[in-house]
Amino acid sequence: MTTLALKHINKTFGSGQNKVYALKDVSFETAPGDLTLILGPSGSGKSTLLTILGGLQTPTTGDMVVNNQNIKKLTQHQRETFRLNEIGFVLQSYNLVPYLTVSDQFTLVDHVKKQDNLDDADFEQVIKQLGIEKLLHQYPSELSGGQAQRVAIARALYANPSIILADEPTAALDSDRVIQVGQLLQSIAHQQNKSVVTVTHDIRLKEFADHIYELVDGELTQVK
Ligand SMILES: Nc1ncnc2c1ncn2[C@@H]1O[C@H](COP(=O)(O)OP(=O)(O)OP(=O)(O)O)[C@@H](O)[C@H]1O
Repeated sequence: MTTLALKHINKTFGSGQNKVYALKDVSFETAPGDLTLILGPSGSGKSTLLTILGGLQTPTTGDMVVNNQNIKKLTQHQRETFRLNEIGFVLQSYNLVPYLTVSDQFTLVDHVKKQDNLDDADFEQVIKQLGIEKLLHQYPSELSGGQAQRVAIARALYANPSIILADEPTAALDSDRVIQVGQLLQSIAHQQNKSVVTVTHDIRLKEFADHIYELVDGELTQVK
C-alpha cells in the first residue's frame, strides 16, 4: 500500500521582485484508508500542492517520499509508471475528452493503462453510486457541470489507483450531491483502503474527513 509524504516542501514561481512563494515549508503525509481534506481560499496554493503530490510538478526544495523511497531517486520512467498506476486525478476542469462519449472516456483509460482497471461489477457499482449510469452515451458538451464532475470522479476511480487526488470535486454540486460525493470519497478511503486527498474550499465536506488541514498563503497547518 502506498504512503505518500512531503517533507519541507517549498515551491516558488518567478524570480526577483516577481517571485511568488506558493508553498512554504510544507510537510504532509497520507496513508491508505485516509480521507484528507485540505481547505484553503483561492490562491492559497492548493492546486500547487495537489500537482506536486501527483508528480505533475516538482518542488523547488524539499523531498517527496513514496513508500519510503525518495521520488528524486526514481528514473523518469519509474516516476511515470508511479503516476499512471498509483495516482487518480479529479481536476477542476474535469479534463473530459470532448469528442468521446462518457462510456468511451473509460475505454480511453484502457488504452493508456492496459491492466488492473476496475472489473465490470465494480465499475457498475461506481457509476450507480455516482448516478451516471444513464449518461454513458452522452458527450461532455451535453452534460451539466455537476454531471461532468461525477463522470470525472468515476474515470479517476476506474483506473483503480491507490491514491486519489481531487481538486474541488464538489464545486459545481448542490448540497444533496455534496453529501453523496462526500460519502463516496469516504467509502473509497475506508472500504477500498485508498488514500484520498481533496483540496477544496467547500466546508460541507468537513464531516466526511479523517484529517483536515488548512492552507493559508502557502503554509499548511493540521487542524484535525
Ligand atoms: N505556474 C505559475 N506561475 C506563476 N505563479 C503561479 C503558478 N502557479 C501558481 N502560481 C501562484 O501560486 C499561488 C498559489 O496558486 P494555486 O493555483 O496553487 O492556488 P489555489 O489555492 O489552487 O487557487 P485556486 O483555488 O484559485 O485554484 C498563487 O499566487 C498563484 O498565482
